[in-house]
Amino acid sequence: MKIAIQGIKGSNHYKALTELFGETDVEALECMTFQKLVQAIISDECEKGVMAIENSIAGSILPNYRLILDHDLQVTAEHYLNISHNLVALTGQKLEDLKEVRSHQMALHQCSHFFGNHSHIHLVEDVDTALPAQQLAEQRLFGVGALVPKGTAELYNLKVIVEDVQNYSANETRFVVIEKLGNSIKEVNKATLKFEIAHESGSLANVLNVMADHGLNLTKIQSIPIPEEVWKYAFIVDVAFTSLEHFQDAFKAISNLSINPTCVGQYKSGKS
Ligand SMILES: O=C(O)C(=O)C[C@]1(C(=O)O)C=C[C@@H](O)C=C1
Repeated sequence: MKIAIQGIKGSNHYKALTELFGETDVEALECMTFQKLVQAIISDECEKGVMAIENSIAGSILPNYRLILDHDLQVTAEHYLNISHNLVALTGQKLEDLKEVRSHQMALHQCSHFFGNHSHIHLVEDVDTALPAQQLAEQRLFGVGALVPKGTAELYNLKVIVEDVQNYSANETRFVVIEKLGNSIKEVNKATLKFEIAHESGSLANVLNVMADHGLNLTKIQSIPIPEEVWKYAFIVDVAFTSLEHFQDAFKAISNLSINPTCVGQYKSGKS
């Protein structure tokens, strides 16, 4: 089975893919942008894609929410991955030798404290964490570093200069599996909903009260601009539940209180 990811082998997306689906039965379709990842699903090149959606340090990747919503994709699974950013370079290079570090934008955000303390290093955004590592190894780029997950230094024959340079050692990224169709698994205990509400006092509180009344546990609420309507927002909520029936009843009740209610996916929680 071919599954679309953003980035190449050795990236965090690749790790998330193998933790979700194993290493033997799947082949990664390596996409250089999140748009291309989504396009691979839309065009049926792949049935599924694995996409980062939020990080515990850097927050939500709002453009990825936009891509999911704009293409009516469904979230069918989620996976939380421990993220460790390790500063690597060619063997023999020291921290003082580095003039530039190339990495994924989200990875650089997660290491802002370290680079704040080493401000002589010029930060350059790249496709993912692994591609710059591969390139600096192949092109023998002295003075250039990359931030890679554990194990990727060995893959590209690079040396780890500083381990775990993320702002907080506990660092997780939540990945979602996205597809055209929703899944039909029985172990559903979490869902992602999107809705809009009238610009009236209490309208969001009313929706949240319905969730509480039906025993849903709100694990995330995210507002996202409605691009066609200036300064209006849609809300995306993740809810965990123990009874699918309670969730379905709650969704009906929420639908009566909101505008354009959509279930973006029902899946099994990635947290046990
Ligand atoms: O560059 C990678 O390794 C990725 O998989 C991308 C990505 C992201 O999109 O957030 C994934 C996890 C980390 O949070 C940093 C970067």
